[in-house]
Amino acid sequence: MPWGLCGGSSVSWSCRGCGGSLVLGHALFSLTASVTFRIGLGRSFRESDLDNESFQELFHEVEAMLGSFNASEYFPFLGWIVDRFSGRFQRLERIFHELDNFFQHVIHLHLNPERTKQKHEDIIDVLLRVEREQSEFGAAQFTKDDIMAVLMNIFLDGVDTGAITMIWAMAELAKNPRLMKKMIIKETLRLHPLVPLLIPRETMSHFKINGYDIYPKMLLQVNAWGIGRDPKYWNNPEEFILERFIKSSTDYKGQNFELLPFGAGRRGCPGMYMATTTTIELALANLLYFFDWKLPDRMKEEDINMEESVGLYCLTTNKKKTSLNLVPIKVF
Ligand code: HEM
Repeated sequence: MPWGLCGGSSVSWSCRGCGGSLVLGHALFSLTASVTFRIGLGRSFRESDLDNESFQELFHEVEAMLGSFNASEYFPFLGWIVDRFSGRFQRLERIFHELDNFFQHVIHLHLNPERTKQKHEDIIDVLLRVEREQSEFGAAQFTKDDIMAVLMNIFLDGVDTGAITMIWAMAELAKNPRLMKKMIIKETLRLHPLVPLLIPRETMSHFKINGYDIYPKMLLQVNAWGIGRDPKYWNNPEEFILERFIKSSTDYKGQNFELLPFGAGRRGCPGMYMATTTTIELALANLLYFFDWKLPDRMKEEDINMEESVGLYCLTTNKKKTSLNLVPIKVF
């Protein structure tokens, strides 16, 4: 079985004509994993000789941990007691030990002298070269630990972000079939931002918002999900209306604060262009160009469950709670 998103996030589809069925969520996940591996490792996941099942399991465990309540972050003085007794610390240590092993293995593969004969460098080759050249000049500020941290970001953030957004886009399209031929990414990200609460920020100075005093060193969380549905900024905010963007310059690049699916500022998402151009646009364009998508017999548009499976904490990914069954009709 190929890659799978946990349970409900998948889109399953059965093919009219061939009679077989496939889980599209799995296929999309497999695609984004392969794009990320190709960018990171220079080859697709299947070619990477890594154990698919255990990587997938580890990946979802990390995701669940990042989305779960972290008492130390919210109650810095006493929270660690809760985290220690709940077993969170121990689980984190084990998971990050396994991740370290994984990244060390990947780096080890790149240190093979045979690789230097290859003309094409991938990201790890470049990072290793930066590390080597720094050492040669005696600066030695960039270490293998830094390389592992960069890889952690690429793999953890690069794999299922695109797949989840595509699943939401397909679900919205199945509900609004007249929109099948139009561009839908902005409106999908407005209604279903993957990270509903952005990365927490610490305030540097005192200021006031809506009559509230905000003091220095306070933890602030920006609710991108709430802003995207705020009737002060959006007409009929709960409705999927992609025409709202046709004559508007509003974009998701961090300049328009009413649309922040990728955050903004220094901590804004560095993977935004990779996600939108190399993954989501490419895959959605192919899915919509080669197939018309219909609902299975007897199912109506209003029967599609648009519930989100999301927690309250930052870094929780906003997945579709239940799977979506679609029937592709081949156009060509
Ligand atoms: C649809 C796809 C994606 C969405 C919606 C998304 C969204 C976000 C958001 C909202 C943040 C927090 C920004 C903030 O608080 O201002 C973030 C951070 C981040 N994203 Fe993405 N992301 C996506 C894909 C990716 C990809 C493909 C990568 C890398 C390959 C990536 C790497 C990161 C990293 C490393 C951070 C942390 C940045 C920091 O802490 O400074 N993301 N992303």
